[in-house]
Amino acid sequence: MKKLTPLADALDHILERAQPMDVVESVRLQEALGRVLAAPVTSDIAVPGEDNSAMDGYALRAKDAGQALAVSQRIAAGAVPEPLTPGTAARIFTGATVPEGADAVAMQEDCVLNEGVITITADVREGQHIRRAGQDIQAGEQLLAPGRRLRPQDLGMLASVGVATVRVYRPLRVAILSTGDELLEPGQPLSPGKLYNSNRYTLQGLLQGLGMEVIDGGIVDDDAAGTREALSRAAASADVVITSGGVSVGEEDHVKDAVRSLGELGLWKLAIKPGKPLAFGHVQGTPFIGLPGNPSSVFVTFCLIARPYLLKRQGCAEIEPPSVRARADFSITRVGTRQEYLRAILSIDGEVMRVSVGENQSSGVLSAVSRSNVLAVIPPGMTVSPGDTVEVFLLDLLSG
Ligand SMILES: Nc1nc2c(c(=O)[nH]1)N[C@H]1C(S)=C(S)[C@@H](COP(=O)(O)OP(=O)(O)OC[C@H]3O[C@@H](n4cnc5c(N)ncnc54)[C@H](O)[C@@H]3O)O[C@H]1N2
Ligand code: MOO
Repeated sequence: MKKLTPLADALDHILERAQPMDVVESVRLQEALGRVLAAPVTSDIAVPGEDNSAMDGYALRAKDAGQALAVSQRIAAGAVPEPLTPGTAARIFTGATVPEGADAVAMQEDCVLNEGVITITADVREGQHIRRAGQDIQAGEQLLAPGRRLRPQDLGMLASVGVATVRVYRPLRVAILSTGDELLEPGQPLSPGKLYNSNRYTLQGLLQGLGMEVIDGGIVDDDAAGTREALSRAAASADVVITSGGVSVGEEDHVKDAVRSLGELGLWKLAIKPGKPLAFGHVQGTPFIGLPGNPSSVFVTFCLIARPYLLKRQGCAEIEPPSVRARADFSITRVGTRQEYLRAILSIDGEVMRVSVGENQSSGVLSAVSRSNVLAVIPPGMTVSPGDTVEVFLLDLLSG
């Protein structure tokens, strides 16, 4: 038997060929969620712009706190205060600018107001309850680097410094094709020997979760000319073509021949389970990834191989799947020769992260993928006993 290729070797080969995208556009913050920054963002301003109050209360000089203080002005958020008259306090609200001359804020629960004069019932420290100018962001500070996939909290931060548009890469266009004569679309009546096309929906969701544009080529006709035509059409409109099915050793499929005739095809047998067969090449110059047909294999090979490749093409700085270590609630006694990616469930038990696995880990069992929230990584040659620590890839982070 031909030696299996370690995942890392295949990934090196594929990632070396992943040229980051160079088409950049400006979008408004409202449309920027999930997009990848193409240029650094630097703040022109400090946030907060001025010292402001963290509490509703009274602004004063801390050393005056022991005496009765007349309330000399009222400062609401958004107002520009007068300098504090020495020996007085200013009524102030959360977020309002601290007047010049004040160096502390006493919260109103610690103050007694009587006919326009306050007495303070608690100790007052210099600087207390004041949010300093620039404590969040300094003027001139670089906030985000290129390659950052923008999250909701990033958008909020950019808005806080007054940025209205950002330079981002155009979303990668990824064509997906499902191969197999046995496939029907949901909504069609089922007939003997047929099954519903699930890979199309898994792949579409994974790609949309990465903020990429999906060009859905549907089910490919199972004949040589139809397959060539579908691949050629997909390659003309997309940055990457991904197929599912037809990369194993059977003759019933036309994808491999069609890719060979239109471009170049490399085939691997990877030392991973599921997801042993994998194809990578190009169709008329457009990169091509052929994932195996089994639904769990599609999911796993997308997360492990297609995802980092696509993220690199998209210009992302972080392409590795996020992982943590957790305590196994299962055992593996049979030593495998391929690195296994078990569809598993991570839970938190007090301070311990535990990972359990469903019994049926067959690569055709998609319900186990749906139930899972992590992939537990079991290296070749490893046995696992309950209580052992294993690495898990966090799926919900992977696909979002
Ligand atoms: N003699 C050998 N046979 C197989 C080997 C091998 O090394 N030698 N490898 C096995 C492994 S591992 C895998 S994985 C599969 C991969 O096969 P293909 O990529 O050629 O995929 P298909 O044969 O087209 O389909 C496999 C399986 O998946 C179902 N399928 C395909 N597409 C879809 C879809 N869009 N939605 C739902 N299900 C789909 C298909 O009906 C098959 O059951 O090969 C093994 N065989
Ligand atoms: O690689 Mo296959 O995906 O083990 O079933």
